[in-house]
Formats: sequence, C-alpha cells, structure tokens
Amino acid sequence: MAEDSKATAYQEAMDALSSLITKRSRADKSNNGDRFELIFDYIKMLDLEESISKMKVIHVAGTKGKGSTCTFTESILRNCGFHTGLFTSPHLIDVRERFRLNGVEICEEKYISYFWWCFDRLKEKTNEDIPMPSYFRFLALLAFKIFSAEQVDVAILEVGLGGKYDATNAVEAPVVCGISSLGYDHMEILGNTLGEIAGEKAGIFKHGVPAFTVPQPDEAMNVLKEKASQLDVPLQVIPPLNANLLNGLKLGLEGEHQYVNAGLAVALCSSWLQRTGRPEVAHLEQTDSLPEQFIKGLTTASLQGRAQIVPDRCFDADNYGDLVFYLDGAHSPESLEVCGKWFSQQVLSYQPQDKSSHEFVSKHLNERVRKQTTQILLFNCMSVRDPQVLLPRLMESCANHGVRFKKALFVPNTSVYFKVGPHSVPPTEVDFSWQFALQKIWENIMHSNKGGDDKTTDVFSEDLKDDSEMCVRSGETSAVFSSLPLAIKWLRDTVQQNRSVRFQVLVTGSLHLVGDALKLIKK
Ligand SMILES: Nc1ncnc2c1ncn2[C@@H]1O[C@H](COP(=O)(O)OP(=O)(O)OP(=O)(O)O)[C@@H](O)[C@H]1O
Ligand SMILES: [Mg+2]
Ligand SMILES: [Mg+2]
Repeated sequence: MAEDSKATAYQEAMDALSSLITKRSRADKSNNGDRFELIFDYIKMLDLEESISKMKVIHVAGTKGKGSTCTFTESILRNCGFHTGLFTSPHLIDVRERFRLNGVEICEEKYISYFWWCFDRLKEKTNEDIPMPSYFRFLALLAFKIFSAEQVDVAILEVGLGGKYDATNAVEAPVVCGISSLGYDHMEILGNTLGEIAGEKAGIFKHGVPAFTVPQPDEAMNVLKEKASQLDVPLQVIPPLNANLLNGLKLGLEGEHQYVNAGLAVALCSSWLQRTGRPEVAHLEQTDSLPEQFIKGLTTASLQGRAQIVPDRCFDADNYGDLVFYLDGAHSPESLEVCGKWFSQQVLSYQPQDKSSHEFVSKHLNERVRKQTTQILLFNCMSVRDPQVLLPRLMESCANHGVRFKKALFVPNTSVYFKVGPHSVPPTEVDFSWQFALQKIWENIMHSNKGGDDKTTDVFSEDLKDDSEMCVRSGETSAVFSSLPLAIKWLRDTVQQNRSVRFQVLVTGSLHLVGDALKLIKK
C-alpha cells in the first residue's frame, strides 16, 4: 500500500473507532454494569467464545500499578520464550499502544485488518436492542480477536476501570489474577470507600483461580480476603521485590513503587508457569534468587510516560541538559505523592548524562554543576479529579524532599475524548476556566506556604508579562497557557534567555497531558 492510502486507511479506522465514544460523561453515577452482559453477545457475534475460553489469561485490576505490573509480567514471560499478547490502557499517543504482541505495539496493517474484521461484523449484527459496543468494550473485543488470531501463548489483560463490570472481565477462566495497589480513584463510579473500591476490583476473582495482591490498607485487604474466601480463591499477599535479587541491575521502570509492582509480576508469572505446566522456569518458593529470564524481563521492561526523563532535543551539546522534562502520568493523590518523591530525588541527584566525550564532560562539568537549577511544574488534570487534593499532595511530597517549584504552568488538554489517533484535531473553542481554577488553587497554596527561605533569584519575573499572546493569565508563581505547544515554546525561549539556569520541568497530573507533551518533545 502506498504511504498516502495507508494513512487514509488508518484514519478511517480511527474515525470509526471515534464513533463509538459515547458523549455520556464518565462522571455520571451508573455503575450498574451498564448492561455488562452485552459483552457476551458481542463475543458471540465475533465468534470468539471458544478461543477466549482457551486463552491463557493473566488478569490484573487495581487503582495504581496495573499497567506497570502487566508490563513486567509480559516482559518476563517473553524472556521465558513465550509468545505474548498484552492489552493495556490508556494509550498516550496512538491507540495501537494498547495492543502489544511480543512486547511491540501491533503494526498498522494488522491493526487495520483486525479492526475492520470486528467492526464490520458488529455493525452488521448489532441492532436497537443490542447497540454497537462502547469505545472501551470494542477495544477489549479487538484485543480478544487479535490475541486469538495471533495465537499468543499468554494474554495479559489490564482492567480498564473497576473490575466486576469491566469488558476484560468477560474472561471466565483466567489462569491467574492480580490486584495491584488500591487507592482512591474514580470514586464517582466505583464508590467512596476503599472497601467499596476493593469490592469492585475483587470482581475479577474467579472460582478457584489463584490471585495475588500487594500489601494494602486493612480496609481494602479485608474486603479482598472476604471475596476471595467466598470464591475459594487462594489469595496471597506479595511483598515488594527485593532489589538485591536483580544482580545489581535496576528495574526497567523507574520509581520505588515499581518494586511493589515487580513483586506482584514475579508472583503472577510464577503461578502462570506452574499452572500451565512449565514449573521448570518458575520462581517457586525460593526467596534468595530469581531465574535469569525473570531478571532480564524485569530490568528491560519499558513503558512510556511513567517516570520518564527526556532532555529536550532543541538544545545542542553545549546546553544539553538545560531543559529536561520529567514525565509521569500520575493522576491520583497517592501516585502524585510517589511522583513528587521520584522527581525530587531525580533533580537532587541530577548529573547531566552527556552523549559527548569524557573530555568534553570533564571540561564543562564544573561549570555545569555550578549551574543553578530551577523546578517548574507543567500540570493539568481532568475535571473529575479534585485538584484541591492533588496539587497540595504533590507540592508537599516535593517539599518534604527538599524541592520547591518556582512556577507552575497550566494548560488545557488538546483533546481528551477524541484522541484516538496520532493526528487528532484540537477543538476550536477552548474554555480556560478549569485552568484558571487550578491556577488559583496553586497561588493560594503558594501564598499560605510562603516562608522566608526562598533565596533563589527570580529568573522569570519579566518574561511572562511580555508574552501576552502565549500566556492567557500569569500570576506570581504560575501561568495559564492557551495550549501545550505554547507552554513548551515559552519554556524553550526562557531557557535560551537564562543560560546560567538549568530547567527541570515536571509534567504530570494527566496521562493525556504527558502523551501530548511526549509527542511535542520527542519529534
Ligand atoms: N504501586 C504503586 N503505588 C502508587 N503509585 C503507583 C504505583 N504504581 C504506579 N504508580 C503511579 O501510577 C502511575 C500509573 O502507573 P500505571 O500505568 O502502572 O498504573 P495504572 O493502574 O495502569 O494506571 P491507569 O489508571 O492510568 O491505567 C505511575 O506513573 C506512577 O506514578
Ligand atoms: Mg486508573
Ligand atoms: Mg493503566
């Protein structure tokens, strides 16, 4: 296929996918399952019943760490020699990131072909009673189709939301289940207490199928245990992975909490290997070593937008490291706290990793080390989140580790609901009231925290006011930009004008924001 027609074919599939996005806000109270049972009708329509029942599935729910746990799990089993299928959510840049075969996102050709295979059949067979599936349900069905057609040895499935009524829960007999860290998120749908949330997630437990979880608050753990015993599920609590088991290497995903996820992944893989009849590679009861393939899997796993550090490419070797983006898609109170800690530790131990020669490095190192650094926050969160909780939590976590932001920049997301492809169109009318609200919260915290210990010189006091076209509203320690590209442009310009300062920008609050930022800075 010629490049042009290929792009068009892909775009057509994206448009068809977008047509499944329901306008209904995720915030409306309707976790009555929303006719969950329809998923089984769709599966019949696609003739996938038998292949799903034969699939050797690892199913993972949780509030935080699902995607990371699944990523480690996939990487371990791939390194053990299995043909893997991984379904995760959300995606950052392109919907195909959600479907990985042997660790690599599905190629456009295959995606398009499986897409239409499913879409056309469903279009033909659905009716008034059984309408087309919603966006996420369709993607889960597509994952079932892809993994069955590609005959994967193992399908690792991340729950989209909750557990009980999630489309991935159509799998009736997984090999093993995992529940990652539980916390507060999506309360508008899943309930207000940790117990209620845990109950939803435990909805993935299946009679007699072993399940693993990580240490949880009592309120959550009690519910998990109760649900497990009702279903004869052997539930084991797995401690964080002991870092000494990695032969001096580091986990492929950064951040201390990843040891929690890695421990869970090791348990899931061991159990899967054992239950599918491959105990020879399994890490069974021994606690003093890990099989080589496990170490390789854990240390080479990768996931975009999670604790990712990207030095801006716009700067040449001389100024390499003058603008560094720290990207993390954290968007719940707990994960923002973890993210703040990670960022603080990174910036405090920062040494520019220069690509050029040692000689060059040593010549410039003194000068570099002497350079002042300044930390900036680039933030947005979806309006279903509570920034009154998120922003102080992040800020306190940083402050506890000795880092204070000089300035916070707020931007709207380019497109939230309609971003399914790499070429999405930004909406024409943008309303900044949400960003103004975030800014106000920020300014209030900054004011109430104002101690006398801030001796850094103000590197930007003048710049912002001159840039009225870029900046919609600038405050003392914050600014709202009309778009992410403009905020990044402002950062780059500011760095150019302040050569003695190194800028460390934390981008967080929303995975969509992180995805949009990656698109712009990785070009
Ligand atoms: N065990 C954990 N405890 C707390 N925070 C975590 C944990 N694991 C990951 N995180 C944080 O959550 C963010 C998202 O991680 P990950 O994608 O693994 O989770 P997820 O459950 O798939 O999230 P999502 O709800 O976005 O699908 C990470 O960037 C990290 O900041
Ligand atoms: Mg989530
Ligand atoms: Mg996820």
